[in-house]
Amino acid sequence: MANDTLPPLADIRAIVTDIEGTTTPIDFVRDTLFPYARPRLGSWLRTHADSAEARDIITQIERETARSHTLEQAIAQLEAWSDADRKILPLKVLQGLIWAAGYADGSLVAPVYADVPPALQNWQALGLTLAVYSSGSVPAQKLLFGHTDHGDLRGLFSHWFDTTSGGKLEATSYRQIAATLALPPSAVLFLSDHAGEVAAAQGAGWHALLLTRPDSPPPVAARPGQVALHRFDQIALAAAVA
Ligand SMILES: CSCCC(=O)C(=O)COP(=O)(O)O
Ligand SMILES: [Mg+2]
Repeated sequence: MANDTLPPLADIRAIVTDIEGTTTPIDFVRDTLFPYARPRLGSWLRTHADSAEARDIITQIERETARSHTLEQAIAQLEAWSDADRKILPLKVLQGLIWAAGYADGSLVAPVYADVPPALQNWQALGLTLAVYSSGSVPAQKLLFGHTDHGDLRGLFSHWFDTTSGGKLEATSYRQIAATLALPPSAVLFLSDHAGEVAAAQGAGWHALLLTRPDSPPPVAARPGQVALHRFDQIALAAAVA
């Protein structure tokens, strides 16, 4: 246990974690995952143009932009969203489909901070429900946690949420996730590197902590009423959960 542990949190029955900047360095997402997908967005969509996945992606683009798109217009839109690092569903779905090949052939391996696996294992042993809530699509989340530098960590999580549950800056998303977990909001703890996401979770009645990883650029400032920490082993729970 770290000697800079936070005051214990009581009655927590589920812990929901963000990925980028929280379990996994921002650098990996920005400098490895996104550049891997970016030059393949067009070729994937052209090659799979007749597939249900491609049609769904174009439908989602049209829903987001409220106008119809040719295949090439859809590709240009996805490339623009990628360049702007937009956390937008059709882009996230396509990135996940592209990363699958990179994880399968070993060119992608996801780093997870060393404090994360032991903390998750400890919380799972205590009987807590563990879940992921990320802007990355659920298939992309499972690929990432299935191919980490600590092995396959998917078995630690029982629930996976992406922006089909709503945006991460909206309190309603957290209310919906708590309902899916069949827990009162006050029994759920959210971990994120984004102060706006922490505020949204708090707005839904969740506990929430701000991860300020020392290697995350730029440094994140906690808002009033937010508690910041550097590592998962600083989190203490008041009582074991049955
Ligand atoms: C899980 S796939 C890689 C991460 C990603 O695409 C992303 O947008 C991460 O956003 P987060 O909500 O985890 O900060
Ligand atoms: Mg994040």
